[in-house]
Amino acid sequence: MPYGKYQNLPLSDRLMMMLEATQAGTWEWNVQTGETHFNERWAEIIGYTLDELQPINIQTWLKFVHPDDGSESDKRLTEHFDGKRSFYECEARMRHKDGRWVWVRDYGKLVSRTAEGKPEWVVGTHIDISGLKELSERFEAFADLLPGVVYQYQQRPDGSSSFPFASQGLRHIYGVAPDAVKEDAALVFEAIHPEDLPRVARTINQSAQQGQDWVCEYRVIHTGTPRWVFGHARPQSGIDGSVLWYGMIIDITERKKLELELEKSQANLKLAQKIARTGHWEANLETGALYWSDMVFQILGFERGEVEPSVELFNSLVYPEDLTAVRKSEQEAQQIGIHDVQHRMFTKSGELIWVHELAELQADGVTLIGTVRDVTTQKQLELKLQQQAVIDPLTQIGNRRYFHQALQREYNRYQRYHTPLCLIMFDLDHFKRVNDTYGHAMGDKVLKATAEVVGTNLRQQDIFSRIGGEEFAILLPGLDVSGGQLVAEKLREAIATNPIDDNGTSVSVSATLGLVAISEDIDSEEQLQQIADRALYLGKQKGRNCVITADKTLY
Ligand SMILES: Nc1nc2c(ncn2[C@@H]2O[C@H](COP(=O)(O)OP(=O)(O)OP(=O)(O)O)[C@@H](O)[C@H]2O)c(=O)[nH]1
Repeated sequence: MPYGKYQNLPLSDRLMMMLEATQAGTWEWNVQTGETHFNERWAEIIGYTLDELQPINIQTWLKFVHPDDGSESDKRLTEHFDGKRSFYECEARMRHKDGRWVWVRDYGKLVSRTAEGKPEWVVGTHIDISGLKELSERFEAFADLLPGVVYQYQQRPDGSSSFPFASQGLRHIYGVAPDAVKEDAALVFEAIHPEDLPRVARTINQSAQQGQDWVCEYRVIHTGTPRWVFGHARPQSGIDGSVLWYGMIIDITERKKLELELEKSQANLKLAQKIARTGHWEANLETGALYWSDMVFQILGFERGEVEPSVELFNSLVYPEDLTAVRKSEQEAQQIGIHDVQHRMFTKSGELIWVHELAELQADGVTLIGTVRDVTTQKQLELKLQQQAVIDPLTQIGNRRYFHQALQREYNRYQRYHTPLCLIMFDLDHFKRVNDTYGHAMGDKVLKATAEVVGTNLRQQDIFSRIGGEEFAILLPGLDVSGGQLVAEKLREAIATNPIDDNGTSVSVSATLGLVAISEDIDSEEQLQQIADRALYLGKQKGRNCVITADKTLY
């Protein structure tokens, strides 16, 4: 039809054409008389011609509509007649000629009333929405299979909100039926953990204001035990000021549990490291790059950021005497894969601490990854125990073990460098008598006093030990026989001329000393000690309180 001709048609014809174009069925109904008119399309939607449906009256509609939808339609019409709705709207199933149900969207409006004000003519349209319905049913079926809920959430300008659509998963997530929140979302918000509710509300508002996705993790409590859920929704602003989100919520309780467990074990690990004062570090032996964990900084007394970890910084903090041991361990690591060394380090404040480094060489052959532990307390204890193991508790000088270690060391030194060395063995004379006469306690005091007197007469490098009851040994490094004799005589005299006073009792003691100077004729440290012992024995035989210098007859 030429455009010009259409334009000349009367409006009623043009409206009819438009209606036809919308594929809408039309209906007109006189509520009072029951008189009803349908157009051809109305009949066609359910597979008939108008002729086939004759005689047409309101019963024709009631015959084809699904009983459930018929009563809903009645209800809505009445609400419209009562002025509660500005127009009538309903979705209804109608029985098709071939037996299936066809969905129609039914719109209508009251257009006249009787003189008494009763509803008279109502007119409206039917639109076939079976295709749409099928699509949305299919979507809902899929949505119900999803492990969570997919939904539309709407916030209206007056602050009220609802879930126009929610899949069946809503029951699982919130314990709420989708229909129960179609008009009012309250039940969903009541199921959210009270501690998390303010955060959920805040993030929803932010999403609405900024137009950005809402992403939130929170707890839901409808099952008694809280469950963690993750929500993600995209907002769309409506022209009326409302916001509509399309989103989904899934249950993440299991993942959250694992996350919390991981967090807890990481915190425990940190705590354990803190208690054990164990830091973690990584070093690249090739580039010198170094990483320190917070605890390493803490052990060394620095704040993170105060210094930049580097091999140079590390070297400057290692106690100089221990640098060789550290280097050696690093070299060993490159051969055997393990770096294991205990050494001293200076802290920021200059305090000297002991650390234990333990690390493993990585497959690249240059990266060491390991731990460093502050072992100062253990080390101090260890040193104390070691000291206790070589110190005589009564006199606080070295014991027999200490003497033997020193003897071996000094003998080795002589062998290497031929430095002079003298050994004095001495024994208090008639000490049994002191015990017998004044008691064992007094005997102890005499032993202590003797050690003191001798100690004050020795040089710093001399090594003095108590090797038996009242038997002592002195190593005199650097002294030849004449030097040794001078010391021995001085000691003999000091002991003999220093009586021990105790509560008015004065006890005089003397000692017999055997002296030997090392020479090439002596083959071992044991032999050196034997010769000194023999000289001492000889002194005892000769009447005590004397110094005997061993000659070759005693070798
Ligand atoms: N008070 C005390 N006495 C000790 C200690 N160790 C050993 N004695 C005593 O030292 C005495 C050593 O006696 P003897 O080996 O007979 O020698 P002595 O009496 O010193 O005689 P000579 O060595 O021959 O001059 C014994 O009475 C031991 O009980 C000790 O730690 N304290």
